[in-house]
Amino acid sequence: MTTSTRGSAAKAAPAVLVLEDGRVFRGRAYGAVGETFGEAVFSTGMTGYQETLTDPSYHRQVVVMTAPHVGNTGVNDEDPESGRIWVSGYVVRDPARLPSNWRSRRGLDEELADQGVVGISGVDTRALTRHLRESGAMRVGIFSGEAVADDAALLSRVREAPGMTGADLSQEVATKEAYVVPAIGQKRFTVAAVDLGIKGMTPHRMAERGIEVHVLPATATVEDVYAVEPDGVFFSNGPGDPSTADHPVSVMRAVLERGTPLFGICFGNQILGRALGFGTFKLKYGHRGINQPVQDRTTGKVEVTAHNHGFAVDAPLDKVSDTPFGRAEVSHVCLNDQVVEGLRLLDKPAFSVQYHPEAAAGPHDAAYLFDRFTSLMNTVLMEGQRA
Ligand SMILES: NC(=O)CC[C@H](N)C(=O)O
Repeated sequence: MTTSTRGSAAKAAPAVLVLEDGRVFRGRAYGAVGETFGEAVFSTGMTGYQETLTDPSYHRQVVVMTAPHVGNTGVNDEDPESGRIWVSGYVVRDPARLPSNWRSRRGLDEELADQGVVGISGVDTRALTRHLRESGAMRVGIFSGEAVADDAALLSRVREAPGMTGADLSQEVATKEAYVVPAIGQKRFTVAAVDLGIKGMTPHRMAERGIEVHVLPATATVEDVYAVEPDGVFFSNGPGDPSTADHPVSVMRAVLERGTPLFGICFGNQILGRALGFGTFKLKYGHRGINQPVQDRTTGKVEVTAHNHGFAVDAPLDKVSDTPFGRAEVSHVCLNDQVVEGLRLLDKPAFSVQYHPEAAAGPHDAAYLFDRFTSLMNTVLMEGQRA
Protein backbone atom coordinates (compact mmCIF):
# COMPACT_ATOMS: atom_id res chain seq x y z
CA MET A 1 0.00 0.00 0.00
CA THR A 2 2.97 2.33 0.43
CA THR A 3 5.45 3.75 -2.04
CA SER A 4 8.07 5.93 -0.50
CA THR A 5 11.57 7.28 -0.57
CA ARG A 6 13.66 6.35 2.43
CA GLY A 7 15.48 9.04 4.36
CA SER A 8 14.12 12.06 6.12
CA ALA A 9 16.06 14.73 4.23
CA ALA A 10 12.90 16.05 2.65
CA LYS A 11 10.98 16.25 5.93
CA ALA A 12 9.80 19.78 5.31
CA ALA A 13 8.12 18.75 2.04
CA PRO A 14 4.43 19.65 1.87
CA ALA A 15 2.05 16.79 2.55
CA VAL A 16 -1.68 16.32 2.24
CA LEU A 17 -4.09 13.94 3.96
CA VAL A 18 -7.23 13.11 2.00
CA LEU A 19 -10.19 11.32 3.59
CA GLU A 20 -12.55 9.27 1.47
CA ASP A 21 -15.41 11.69 2.22
CA GLY A 22 -13.42 14.49 0.59
CA ARG A 23 -12.15 16.26 3.71
CA VAL A 24 -8.54 17.40 3.25
CA PHE A 25 -5.86 18.31 5.83
CA ARG A 26 -2.56 19.88 4.86
CA GLY A 27 0.74 19.54 6.69
CA ARG A 28 4.35 18.54 6.20
CA ALA A 29 5.94 15.20 5.45
CA TYR A 30 6.86 13.23 8.57
CA GLY A 31 8.92 10.05 8.22
CA ALA A 32 9.16 8.76 4.67
CA VAL A 33 8.13 10.92 1.72
CA GLY A 34 5.73 9.31 -0.72
CA GLU A 35 2.19 8.06 -0.55
CA THR A 36 0.22 5.59 1.49
CA PHE A 37 -3.36 4.40 2.01
CA GLY A 38 -5.24 2.75 4.85
CA GLU A 39 -8.11 3.08 7.28
CA ALA A 40 -7.96 6.32 9.30
CA VAL A 41 -8.26 5.61 13.04
CA PHE A 42 -7.32 7.61 16.12
CA SER A 43 -5.46 6.53 19.23
CA THR A 44 -5.82 8.40 22.51
CA GLY A 45 -2.68 6.98 24.12
CA MET A 46 -0.44 9.74 25.42
CA THR A 47 2.52 7.39 25.71
CA GLY A 48 3.59 4.15 24.06
CA TYR A 49 3.87 5.26 20.45
CA GLN A 50 6.53 2.65 19.71
CA GLU A 51 4.23 -0.13 20.91
CA THR A 52 1.38 1.29 18.83
CA LEU A 53 3.45 1.55 15.68
CA THR A 54 4.76 -2.02 15.97
CA ASP A 55 1.46 -3.71 16.97
CA PRO A 56 0.63 -5.97 13.98
CA SER A 57 -3.09 -5.31 14.60
CA TYR A 58 -2.54 -1.86 13.06
CA HIS A 59 -1.58 -3.34 9.68
CA ARG A 60 -3.30 -1.30 6.91
CA GLN A 61 -4.36 1.46 9.33
CA VAL A 62 -3.29 5.09 9.32
CA VAL A 63 -3.04 6.08 12.97
CA VAL A 64 -3.89 9.61 14.09
CA MET A 65 -2.41 10.49 17.48
CA THR A 66 -4.64 12.67 19.65
CA ALA A 67 -1.68 13.50 21.92
CA PRO A 68 -0.36 16.77 20.46
CA HIS A 69 3.35 16.10 20.99
CA VAL A 70 4.73 12.89 19.55
CA GLY A 71 8.30 11.62 19.45
CA ASN A 72 9.52 13.31 22.63
CA THR A 73 11.21 10.18 23.95
CA GLY A 74 12.65 9.12 20.59
CA VAL A 75 12.95 5.48 19.62
CA ASN A 76 14.59 2.75 21.70
CA ASP A 77 15.43 -0.87 20.96
CA GLU A 78 13.43 -2.34 23.86
CA ASP A 79 9.81 -1.29 23.32
CA PRO A 80 8.82 -2.60 19.86
CA GLU A 81 6.09 -5.26 19.95
CA SER A 82 7.27 -6.92 16.74
CA GLY A 83 10.11 -6.77 14.23
CA ARG A 84 8.80 -3.77 12.31
CA ILE A 85 6.38 -0.87 12.15
CA TRP A 86 3.00 -2.07 10.88
CA VAL A 87 0.87 1.07 10.64
CA SER A 88 0.48 2.09 7.03
CA GLY A 89 0.66 5.79 7.88
CA TYR A 90 1.13 8.10 10.85
CA VAL A 91 -0.48 11.45 11.61
CA VAL A 92 0.83 13.81 14.27
CA ARG A 93 0.35 17.39 15.22
CA ASP A 94 3.63 18.63 16.67
CA PRO A 95 6.62 16.29 16.32
CA ALA A 96 9.51 16.50 18.76
CA ARG A 97 12.36 18.58 17.43
CA LEU A 98 14.82 17.15 19.92
CA PRO A 99 13.99 13.71 21.37
CA SER A 100 15.31 13.13 24.85
CA ASN A 101 15.33 9.93 26.88
CA TRP A 102 18.06 7.79 28.38
CA ARG A 103 17.01 4.84 26.22
CA SER A 104 16.54 6.79 23.00
CA ARG A 105 18.72 5.64 20.10
CA ARG A 106 17.26 7.75 17.27
CA GLY A 107 14.42 10.08 16.41
CA LEU A 108 10.93 8.87 15.52
CA ASP A 109 10.96 10.81 12.24
CA GLU A 110 14.18 9.02 11.28
CA GLU A 111 12.79 5.62 12.30
CA LEU A 112 9.62 6.09 10.25
CA ALA A 113 11.72 7.20 7.29
CA ASP A 114 14.12 4.25 7.63
CA GLN A 115 11.19 1.83 7.65
CA GLY A 116 9.52 3.56 4.71
CA VAL A 117 6.46 4.66 6.70
CA VAL A 118 4.80 7.74 5.23
CA GLY A 119 3.49 10.21 7.79
CA ILE A 120 2.26 13.75 8.05
CA SER A 121 2.82 16.37 10.75
CA GLY A 122 1.37 19.79 11.41
CA VAL A 123 -2.18 18.43 11.13
CA ASP A 124 -4.95 19.69 13.43
CA THR A 125 -5.34 16.21 14.89
CA ARG A 126 -8.11 17.39 17.22
CA ALA A 127 -10.27 18.47 14.27
CA LEU A 128 -9.40 15.27 12.40
CA THR A 129 -10.29 13.10 15.42
CA ARG A 130 -13.60 14.91 15.91
CA HIS A 131 -14.36 14.35 12.25
CA LEU A 132 -13.61 10.61 12.50
CA ARG A 133 -15.67 10.40 15.67
CA GLU A 134 -18.66 12.03 13.99
CA SER A 135 -18.34 10.39 10.57
CA GLY A 136 -16.68 7.08 11.51
CA ALA A 137 -13.40 5.40 10.55
CA MET A 138 -12.86 5.65 6.80
CA ARG A 139 -10.26 5.22 4.09
CA VAL A 140 -7.52 7.80 3.84
CA GLY A 141 -4.44 8.62 1.81
CA ILE A 142 -1.35 10.61 2.78
CA PHE A 143 0.67 12.13 -0.05
CA SER A 144 3.92 14.08 0.14
CA GLY A 145 6.71 15.22 -2.17
CA GLU A 146 6.08 14.23 -5.77
CA ALA A 147 2.95 12.32 -4.79
CA VAL A 148 1.06 15.57 -4.11
CA ALA A 149 -1.40 16.29 -6.93
CA ASP A 150 -4.71 18.07 -7.19
CA ASP A 151 -7.14 17.09 -4.47
CA ALA A 152 -9.74 15.57 -6.80
CA ALA A 153 -7.19 13.21 -8.33
CA LEU A 154 -5.96 12.15 -4.89
CA LEU A 155 -9.51 11.62 -3.66
CA SER A 156 -10.32 9.22 -6.46
CA ARG A 157 -7.17 7.22 -5.60
CA VAL A 158 -8.26 7.05 -1.94
CA ARG A 159 -11.66 5.79 -3.00
CA GLU A 160 -10.03 3.00 -5.02
CA ALA A 161 -8.08 1.70 -1.98
CA PRO A 162 -9.41 -1.37 -0.13
CA GLY A 163 -11.39 -0.79 3.10
CA MET A 164 -11.17 -2.72 6.37
CA THR A 165 -14.53 -4.48 6.18
CA GLY A 166 -13.94 -7.96 4.75
CA ALA A 167 -10.13 -7.68 5.04
CA ASP A 168 -8.40 -10.99 5.83
CA LEU A 169 -4.97 -9.91 7.06
CA SER A 170 -3.67 -12.28 9.75
CA GLN A 171 -1.53 -14.29 7.39
CA GLU A 172 0.16 -11.11 6.15
CA VAL A 173 1.53 -10.36 9.63
CA ALA A 174 1.81 -13.71 11.45
CA THR A 175 4.96 -15.79 11.73
CA LYS A 176 5.54 -18.26 8.91
CA GLU A 177 7.49 -20.65 11.16
CA ALA A 178 6.59 -21.90 14.61
CA TYR A 179 8.90 -20.78 17.44
CA VAL A 180 9.14 -21.28 21.18
CA VAL A 181 9.24 -18.64 23.91
CA PRO A 182 10.73 -20.49 26.90
CA ALA A 183 9.25 -20.27 30.38
CA ILE A 184 11.07 -17.90 32.72
CA GLY A 185 12.18 -19.93 35.73
CA GLN A 186 10.47 -23.24 36.44
CA LYS A 187 8.32 -24.52 33.57
CA ARG A 188 4.77 -25.25 34.71
CA PHE A 189 2.68 -25.40 31.53
CA THR A 190 2.87 -25.63 27.74
CA VAL A 191 0.67 -23.36 25.65
CA ALA A 192 0.04 -23.43 21.89
CA ALA A 193 -0.44 -19.81 20.81
CA VAL A 194 -2.02 -19.30 17.41
CA ASP A 195 -0.37 -16.18 15.97
CA LEU A 196 -2.88 -14.00 14.17
CA GLY A 197 -0.67 -10.91 14.66
CA ILE A 198 0.69 -11.47 18.16
CA LYS A 199 2.41 -8.72 20.16
CA GLY A 200 5.75 -9.66 21.70
CA MET A 201 4.61 -8.87 25.24
CA THR A 202 1.86 -11.51 25.18
CA PRO A 203 4.04 -14.66 25.20
CA HIS A 204 6.34 -12.81 27.59
CA ARG A 205 3.49 -12.34 30.10
CA MET A 206 2.83 -16.08 29.88
CA ALA A 207 6.53 -16.97 30.14
CA GLU A 208 6.71 -14.89 33.34
CA ARG A 209 4.16 -17.30 34.79
CA GLY A 210 6.14 -20.44 33.99
CA ILE A 211 4.48 -21.09 30.63
CA GLU A 212 6.45 -22.38 27.64
CA VAL A 213 4.74 -20.79 24.65
CA HIS A 214 4.76 -22.46 21.23
CA VAL A 215 3.82 -19.68 18.83
CA LEU A 216 2.23 -21.24 15.73
CA PRO A 217 1.45 -19.69 12.32
CA ALA A 218 -2.09 -18.45 11.64
CA THR A 219 -2.52 -21.43 9.30
CA ALA A 220 -1.88 -23.95 12.13
CA THR A 221 -4.24 -26.92 12.04
CA VAL A 222 -5.84 -28.73 14.98
CA GLU A 223 -3.11 -31.37 14.56
CA ASP A 224 -0.37 -28.70 14.74
CA VAL A 225 -1.92 -27.33 17.93
CA TYR A 226 -2.09 -30.71 19.65
CA ALA A 227 1.34 -31.77 18.38
CA VAL A 228 2.89 -29.56 21.07
CA GLU A 229 0.85 -31.37 23.76
CA PRO A 230 -0.55 -28.14 25.14
CA ASP A 231 -2.04 -27.61 28.59
CA GLY A 232 -3.78 -24.59 27.12
CA VAL A 233 -4.42 -22.95 23.76
CA PHE A 234 -4.20 -19.22 23.11
CA PHE A 235 -5.56 -17.15 20.17
CA SER A 236 -3.86 -13.79 19.70
CA ASN A 237 -4.78 -10.28 18.64
CA GLY A 238 -4.50 -9.43 14.97
CA PRO A 239 -5.51 -7.14 12.10
CA GLY A 240 -8.51 -7.31 9.82
CA ASP A 241 -12.18 -8.23 9.93
CA PRO A 242 -13.00 -11.17 12.23
CA SER A 243 -15.83 -12.25 9.91
CA THR A 244 -13.12 -13.51 7.53
CA ALA A 245 -11.33 -15.67 10.13
CA ASP A 246 -13.00 -18.96 9.25
CA HIS A 247 -9.90 -21.12 9.70
CA PRO A 248 -9.07 -20.03 13.28
CA VAL A 249 -12.77 -20.30 14.16
CA SER A 250 -12.81 -23.94 13.08
CA VAL A 251 -9.57 -24.70 14.96
CA MET A 252 -11.00 -23.03 18.07
CA ARG A 253 -14.18 -25.08 17.84
CA ALA A 254 -12.09 -28.26 17.90
CA VAL A 255 -10.24 -26.97 21.00
CA LEU A 256 -13.56 -26.18 22.73
CA GLU A 257 -14.84 -29.61 21.80
CA ARG A 258 -11.86 -31.25 23.51
CA GLY A 259 -12.20 -29.03 26.57
CA THR A 260 -8.58 -27.79 26.55
CA PRO A 261 -8.22 -24.53 28.55
CA LEU A 262 -8.53 -21.65 26.12
CA PHE A 263 -7.72 -17.94 26.30
CA GLY A 264 -8.15 -15.33 23.57
CA ILE A 265 -7.14 -11.69 23.31
CA CYS A 266 -8.76 -9.14 21.00
CA PHE A 267 -9.03 -10.90 17.60
CA GLY A 268 -9.02 -14.06 19.74
CA ASN A 269 -12.08 -12.76 21.60
CA GLN A 270 -13.88 -12.12 18.33
CA ILE A 271 -12.99 -15.62 17.17
CA LEU A 272 -14.40 -17.07 20.39
CA GLY A 273 -17.55 -15.02 19.78
CA ARG A 274 -17.85 -16.51 16.31
CA ALA A 275 -17.02 -20.03 17.51
CA LEU A 276 -19.93 -19.75 19.95
CA GLY A 277 -22.28 -18.60 17.20
CA PHE A 278 -22.36 -14.84 17.88
CA GLY A 279 -21.87 -12.28 15.14
CA THR A 280 -19.24 -9.55 14.92
CA PHE A 281 -19.75 -6.02 13.64
CA LYS A 282 -17.71 -2.93 12.83
CA LEU A 283 -17.72 -0.17 15.42
CA LYS A 284 -18.20 3.37 14.15
CA TYR A 285 -14.69 4.49 15.12
CA GLY A 286 -13.37 1.78 17.44
CA HIS A 287 -11.45 1.83 20.72
CA ARG A 288 -7.75 2.71 20.58
CA GLY A 289 -5.80 3.98 23.54
CA ILE A 290 -4.62 3.03 26.99
CA ASN A 291 -7.26 4.56 29.26
CA GLN A 292 -10.50 2.70 28.55
CA PRO A 293 -12.67 1.75 31.55
CA VAL A 294 -13.79 -1.89 31.54
CA GLN A 295 -15.83 -3.70 34.16
CA ASP A 296 -15.10 -7.31 35.01
CA ARG A 297 -18.64 -8.46 35.66
CA THR A 298 -17.42 -11.59 37.43
CA THR A 299 -15.96 -9.44 40.26
CA GLY A 300 -17.61 -6.04 39.70
CA LYS A 301 -14.17 -4.41 39.57
CA VAL A 302 -13.43 -1.68 37.07
CA GLU A 303 -10.04 -1.67 35.39
CA VAL A 304 -8.34 0.88 33.17
CA THR A 305 -7.23 -0.93 30.05
CA ALA A 306 -5.38 -0.76 26.74
CA HIS A 307 -7.50 -1.15 23.59
CA ASN A 308 -7.06 -1.47 19.87
CA HIS A 309 -10.15 -2.78 18.16
CA GLY A 310 -12.41 -1.64 15.37
CA PHE A 311 -14.80 -4.59 15.48
CA ALA A 312 -16.78 -6.10 18.37
CA VAL A 313 -18.77 -9.20 19.29
CA ASP A 314 -22.54 -8.99 19.15
CA ALA A 315 -23.59 -10.94 22.27
CA PRO A 316 -26.39 -10.19 24.74
CA LEU A 317 -25.21 -8.37 27.88
CA ASP A 318 -28.16 -9.22 30.06
CA LYS A 319 -28.45 -12.99 29.83
CA VAL A 320 -26.55 -16.24 29.74
CA SER A 321 -26.56 -17.63 26.19
CA ASP A 322 -26.87 -21.26 25.19
CA THR A 323 -24.17 -22.14 22.68
CA PRO A 324 -22.97 -25.37 21.03
CA PHE A 325 -20.34 -25.49 23.81
CA GLY A 326 -22.67 -24.90 26.72
CA ARG A 327 -23.58 -21.69 28.52
CA ALA A 328 -21.67 -18.47 27.76
CA GLU A 329 -21.83 -14.98 29.17
CA VAL A 330 -20.38 -11.55 28.59
CA SER A 331 -17.75 -11.28 31.33
CA HIS A 332 -16.43 -7.78 30.60
CA VAL A 333 -18.02 -4.63 29.27
CA CYS A 334 -16.64 -1.22 28.25
CA LEU A 335 -18.15 1.45 30.48
CA ASN A 336 -17.87 4.15 27.81
CA ASP A 337 -20.25 2.51 25.35
CA GLN A 338 -21.34 -0.92 26.71
CA VAL A 339 -19.37 -2.79 24.03
CA VAL A 340 -18.64 -6.47 24.79
CA GLU A 341 -15.08 -6.64 26.16
CA GLY A 342 -14.93 -10.26 27.29
CA LEU A 343 -16.59 -13.66 27.03
CA ARG A 344 -16.63 -16.61 29.36
CA LEU A 345 -17.94 -20.15 29.04
CA LEU A 346 -19.63 -21.57 32.10
CA ASP A 347 -19.33 -25.25 31.16
CA LYS A 348 -15.87 -25.27 29.52
CA PRO A 349 -12.51 -23.81 30.62
CA ALA A 350 -12.52 -20.99 28.06
CA PHE A 351 -12.54 -17.19 28.18
CA SER A 352 -11.34 -14.18 26.24
CA VAL A 353 -11.07 -10.40 26.37
CA GLN A 354 -11.39 -7.81 23.65
CA TYR A 355 -8.74 -5.56 25.15
CA HIS A 356 -5.02 -5.92 25.88
CA PRO A 357 -4.10 -7.33 29.31
CA GLU A 358 -0.46 -7.64 28.18
CA ALA A 359 -0.49 -3.84 28.51
CA ALA A 360 2.21 -2.80 26.07
CA ALA A 361 1.70 0.07 26.39
CA GLY A 362 -0.86 0.61 29.11
CA PRO A 363 -1.80 0.11 32.75
CA HIS A 364 -1.31 -3.31 34.31
CA ASP A 365 -4.80 -3.56 35.85
CA ALA A 366 -5.75 -6.55 33.71
CA ALA A 367 -2.65 -8.69 34.34
CA TYR A 368 -4.83 -10.97 36.51
CA LEU A 369 -6.23 -12.50 33.30
CA PHE A 370 -2.94 -14.30 32.67
CA ASP A 371 -3.23 -15.67 36.22
CA ARG A 372 -6.80 -16.75 35.45
CA PHE A 373 -5.53 -18.68 32.40
CA THR A 374 -2.79 -20.27 34.51
CA SER A 375 -5.22 -21.35 37.23
CA LEU A 376 -7.62 -22.71 34.61
CA MET A 377 -4.80 -24.90 33.25
CA ASN A 378 -3.88 -25.90 36.77
CA THR A 379 -7.45 -26.90 37.64
CA VAL A 380 -7.87 -28.96 34.46
CA LEU A 381 -4.50 -30.62 35.03
CA MET A 382 -5.42 -31.52 38.62
CA GLU A 383 -8.80 -32.91 37.54
CA GLY A 384 -7.03 -34.98 34.88
CA GLN A 385 -4.66 -36.40 37.49
CA ARG A 386 -7.54 -37.29 39.80
CA ALA A 387 -9.53 -38.96 37.01
N1 LIG B 1 -6.09 -5.80 18.22
C1 LIG B 1 -6.89 -6.69 17.64
O1 LIG B 1 -6.75 -7.89 17.77
C2 LIG B 1 -7.95 -6.12 16.73
C3 LIG B 1 -8.93 -7.12 16.23
C4 LIG B 1 -9.66 -6.65 14.98
N2 LIG B 1 -8.74 -6.53 13.89
C5 LIG B 1 -10.36 -5.34 15.25
O2 LIG B 1 -9.97 -4.33 14.74
O3 LIG B 1 -11.32 -5.31 15.99
